[in-house]
Amino acid sequence: MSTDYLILGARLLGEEPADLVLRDGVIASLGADTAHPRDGVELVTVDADGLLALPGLVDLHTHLREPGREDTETVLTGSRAAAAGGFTAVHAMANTTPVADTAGVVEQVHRLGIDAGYVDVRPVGAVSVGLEGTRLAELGAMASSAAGVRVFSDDGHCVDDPVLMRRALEYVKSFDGVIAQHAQEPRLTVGAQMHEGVVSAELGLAGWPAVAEESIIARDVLLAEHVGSRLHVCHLSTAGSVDIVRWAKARGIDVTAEVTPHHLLLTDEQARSYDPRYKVNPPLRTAEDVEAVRAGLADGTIDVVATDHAPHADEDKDCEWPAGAFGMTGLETALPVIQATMVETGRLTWADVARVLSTTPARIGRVSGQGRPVAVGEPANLTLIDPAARRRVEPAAQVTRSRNTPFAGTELPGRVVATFLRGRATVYDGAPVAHEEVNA
Ligand SMILES: NC(=O)N[C@@H](CC(=O)O)C(=O)O
Repeated sequence: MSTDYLILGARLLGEEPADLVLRDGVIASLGADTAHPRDGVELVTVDADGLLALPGLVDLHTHLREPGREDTETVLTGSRAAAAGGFTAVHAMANTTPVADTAGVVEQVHRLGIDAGYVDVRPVGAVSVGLEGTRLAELGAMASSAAGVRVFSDDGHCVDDPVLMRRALEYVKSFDGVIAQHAQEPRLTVGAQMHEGVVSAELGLAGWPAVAEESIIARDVLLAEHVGSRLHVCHLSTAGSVDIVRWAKARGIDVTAEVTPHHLLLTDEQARSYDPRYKVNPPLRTAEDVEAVRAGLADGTIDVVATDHAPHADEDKDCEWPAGAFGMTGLETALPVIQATMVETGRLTWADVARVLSTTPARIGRVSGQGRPVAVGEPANLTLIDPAARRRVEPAAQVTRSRNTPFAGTELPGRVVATFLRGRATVYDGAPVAHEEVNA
């Protein structure tokens, strides 16, 4: 039996509270209650008093680990964690085993996403075969496959060869694709463990200098200008990177950039704990960098927030810092961290949050039916959040299969109460809906 939802009194962006009816996958009405039961259709009423309705969030940068590391996350567990965080679409990064560098692998991930049913899973295709940075992967075949790939990235590795980067930028133009670069000059970061600065010197850990990121971004915006293509900068993390992207945009270069929630909140001071939960690529930077990325997100230089959700096994985090894996989970804490760092500081409105976490990432990834306003006739992809709630992050209570959140024990604002994908609840009463119901 199918279900219609009548959502009573939700706050909409910049408008008075209203009632919403979700029916046949779309927002059927908005305003006063106009729902009437239909034969053979269950009508569920949701009391949304005090809740805010946001368009379903879209993540440009998620590691789902399937195929290859299903012990840390699968397409099913990761997309369920995404729904719990308010997402209705995620881009699954290509650094799986095997690498997503063929039409076969991206089609497999796409199919697993449909079978999971919690969010639209958009596979990212690798730029180079095996992420090795030497030969272009079959970008055209991935673009024209059933997965319809539009975002290509060697994330985890930098496309450091300028000739390969140029070719990739040129090639994806024919199908409106984008190259999402992990900006890390490899020779400047050999053995790097954390941000290069005062703290790394004091701790005796090899440093990852800001210039290793900035020099690649500077080169790439010039390459993108030269070939007239679209470039996206993954997880930008330094003040200098913000300046370069600002300069490139002023020059008219077609570049977009993302920042992660952790780079908006945490600094390299966290490494003093020697706890590898704070070990991430790019590394946590200085307080000045945090201020610069917040300012860059507020003034539109940085276009989107992306989670870089990077689940890892306990044994790769419960160890000495140098042996620890790079990466942190983020799907379930992204919205709370943005509320804390950007909304409660007065730097972004909720309408801005909808832009940086839904509308713009959907546009960059060319994800149809996502990132649309909460309006009549639009696909019913939305999330209801309680901004007044406050919760302490408990790794064991999270939906993701991995425990490597850097926010364990931290109190953060906001709570996702319900998420809807094309009018079907994927999260209800604050908990994911059972898999059998979601993909029934
Ligand atoms: N962001 C991370 O620290 N880790 C990523 C890949 C990467 O970008 O190194 C991962 O896949 O674990």
